Amino acid sequence: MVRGQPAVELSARTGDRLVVALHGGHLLSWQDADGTERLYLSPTALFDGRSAIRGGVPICFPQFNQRGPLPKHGFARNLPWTFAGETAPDAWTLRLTDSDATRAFWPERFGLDLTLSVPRAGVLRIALQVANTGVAPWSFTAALHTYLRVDELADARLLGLQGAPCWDAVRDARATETRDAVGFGEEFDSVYGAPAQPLVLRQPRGDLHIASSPDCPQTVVWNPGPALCARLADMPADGWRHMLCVEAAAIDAPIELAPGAATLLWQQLDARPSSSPTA
Ligand SMILES: O=P(O)(O)OC[C@H]1O[C@H](O)[C@H](O)[C@@H](O)[C@@H]1O
Repeated sequence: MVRGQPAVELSARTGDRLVVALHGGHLLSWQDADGTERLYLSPTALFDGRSAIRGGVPICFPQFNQRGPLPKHGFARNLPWTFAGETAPDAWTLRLTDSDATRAFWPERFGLDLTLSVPRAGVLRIALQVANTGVAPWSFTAALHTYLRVDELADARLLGLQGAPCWDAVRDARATETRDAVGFGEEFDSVYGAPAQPLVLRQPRGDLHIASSPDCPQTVVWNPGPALCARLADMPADGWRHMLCVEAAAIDAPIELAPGAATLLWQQLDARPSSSPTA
């Protein structure tokens, strides 16, 4: 249990440890072998079995944000998932299938398999298989809404977005990213065309390489900044300084699945120690 909610703790042979809540199939924590936490979880997140948990890796499905008639970011993050156990060495699967609760929002038959795996020490793969188990085609948008932990946002940079098309949601402006290293401070909410190369979150303590699947053609980068953070009841006032969401997303063009078809959305996080010994 974590804060009164059912959760499972997963220990990989590498020494990496994961904690995942059944509510939302929500990864809450990833600690590598030396105990470094890689994900941000708000200390004031709601654990009431209904609300989305602020932090970790919310699963946005079958709708991203308010781009459709469903509740914001869909319903998958608000419902209980089941734990299917260790489905391969150092890989564990959680499952959500359609039910009366999902059909109250959305009529479709579906199966979601979220597989969390640790292929190497300090590497986490988050893979969401989306399957159409019904008899009619349907389409969806989705995101793996990862909250990365940062020690101090002012010292963090996101590398690899230069040249990517971008929609800045705060200013409602479209542009091409010109910076080779993006820094943060005020509210930041942008949908990028995902570059072919992994992004790099650079901090004094080291780099985190962030790769995503071809079926996630967008990357959303979000930080509420101080003003919006102050209005978020489930985040402390300084929470924005310790997180950055880098989200593997399929949102600009909904993915259509034929009956019996499935697709795999994934994000891989690869922690590397600082290359600068003095940093
Ligand atoms: O507060 P939430 O519903 O979890 O959404 C948090 C954020 O998710 C995404 O990053 C969106 O791009 C943001 O516009 C949104 O504010």
